[in-house]
Amino acid sequence: MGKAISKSGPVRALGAMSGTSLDGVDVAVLETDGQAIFGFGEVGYRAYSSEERAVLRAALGQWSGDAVTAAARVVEAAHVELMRDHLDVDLIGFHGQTVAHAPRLQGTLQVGDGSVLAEALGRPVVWDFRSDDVSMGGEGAPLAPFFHHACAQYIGATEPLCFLNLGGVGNLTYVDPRVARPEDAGALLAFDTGPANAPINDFLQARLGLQMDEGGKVASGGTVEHGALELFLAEPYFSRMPPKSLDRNDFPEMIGLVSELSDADATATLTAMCAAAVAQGMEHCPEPPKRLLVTGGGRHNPVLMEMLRVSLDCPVEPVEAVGLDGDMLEAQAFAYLAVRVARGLATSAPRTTGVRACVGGGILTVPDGWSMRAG
Ligand SMILES: Nc1ncnc2c1ncn2[C@@H]1O[C@H](COP(=O)(O)OP(=O)(O)OP(=O)(O)O)[C@@H](O)[C@H]1O
Ligand SMILES: CC(=O)N[C@H]1[C@@H]2OC[C@@H](O2)[C@@H](O)[C@@H]1O[C@H](C)C(=O)O
Repeated sequence: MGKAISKSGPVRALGAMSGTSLDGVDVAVLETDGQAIFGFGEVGYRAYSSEERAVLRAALGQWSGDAVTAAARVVEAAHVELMRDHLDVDLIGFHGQTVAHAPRLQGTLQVGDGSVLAEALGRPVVWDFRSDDVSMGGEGAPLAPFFHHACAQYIGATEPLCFLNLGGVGNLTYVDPRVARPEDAGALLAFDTGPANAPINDFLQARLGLQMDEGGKVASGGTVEHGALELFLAEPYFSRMPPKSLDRNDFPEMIGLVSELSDADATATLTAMCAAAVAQGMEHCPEPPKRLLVTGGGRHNPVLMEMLRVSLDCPVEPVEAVGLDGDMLEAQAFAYLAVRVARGLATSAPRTTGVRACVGGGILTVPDGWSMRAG
C-alpha cells in the first residue's frame, strides 16, 4: 500500500524559501494542522554560489526563455540537494524563486518545478502558491500574513501587533489576534512597504564589491541626504492604499537618487529610504499596534533598526524577542501554507493581497505511490 497524506491532525511539513536577495535557500520544518502551530523543527540553509546567483540574476524581470529555464534548473537542483537532508516530513512547501512580478500586467513567476522535487524527493509538494491569487484579482503577495496570524496566536498575543519582514523587499503584516481566523474580517492587513535590503546590496556591490552592509558599518559613517529621501517618498506607491505589492527592481531610479553621494552617505540614505517607507506604511494600520516584530535579514542591521525605532511610536524588536526565528520565518510560512493548501484552506484574503475572495493558492503534486487519505 502507498503512503497517504492525512487530512486532519498535525503533520510535519518542510517549507522552503529562496528570497529576493538571491543569497540562498532556507528550509524549516513546522508541525501544524494548517491552523495552529504545534512546534518548530530543524532548519537548514544552502547558499547559492556566485555562478548560480549570476544565473538567477540574469532571469530577473523575464517571463520566459533560456535565462528563465536556466534559473529554474539552478533553483530545483539547490532545493533537492538541501532537502535530501531534511526528509523526515509528510509534505513539502516549495516557494521557488520569484524572477518577475507584475500582478496587474503579466502576472507573477516563481521558477522551479514542484513536480521535479516531488519526483526526486518522494514527498508530496505544494508549489506555485501565488498564481491563483493573481488570477482572482490579488497581488499574489505577501503570503506570509496567514502564518503571521498563527504566530501571533502561538506567542499568546492579545492585542494588535505588526510583523515586518526586511528582506530584499519589505513587507508588513498588521495582526489582530482577537479575531480567531485569519480569513475573517479585521484579522489582518498586509502589504509590501517598499524596497528594503535589495537596493543597499545592489549599490554596495556596484560601488565596493560588497554583498551587503554587514552590521550597518557603511551606513553608520554616513549622513542621510534628506532631499533624495523626500524625492523617493514622493513615489505614488507610498500613498496608494494597501493591499499592494512590489517586484524586487520596481524602483530602479533609487540608486540614481544617491549616485552623487559618498559611499557612506549613499548607504545611509538608502537605509533611511527603507525605514521611511515602513514608517509611511505603518500609518495604514487600522489601530496603533502594541509592538513591531522584525524578521528577515534587515533586523541584523543596527542602523536600520535604530532608524525604525526613532520614527515609530511602538517598540521595535527582532522576532527573537518572542522566541521566533527571524532567519526562518518565511520558510516556516511556506510549510504552514503548504498544509493549508493540501487541506483546502485559504492562504490569502482581500485584506492581505486584494484578492476578490479568500483563496487557497497552489498546486499539490503527489509522487507515485502517494494518495490523499479521506477524512
Ligand atoms: N548582519 C547583517 N547586517 C546587515 N544586513 C544584513 C545582515 N544579514 C543580512 N542582512 C541583509 O539581509 C538580506 C537577506 O535578508 P533575507 O534573507 O531576509 O532576504 P530574502 O528572504 O532573500 O528576501 P525577501 O524576504 O524579500 O524574499 C541580505 O542580503 C542583507 O542585505
Ligand atoms: C512576489 C514575491 O515573491 N514577493 C515576495 C518579496 O519578498 C518580500 C516581499 O516581496 C513579499 O511580498 C514576498 O515574500 C513574502 C515571503 C510573502 O509572500 O509574504
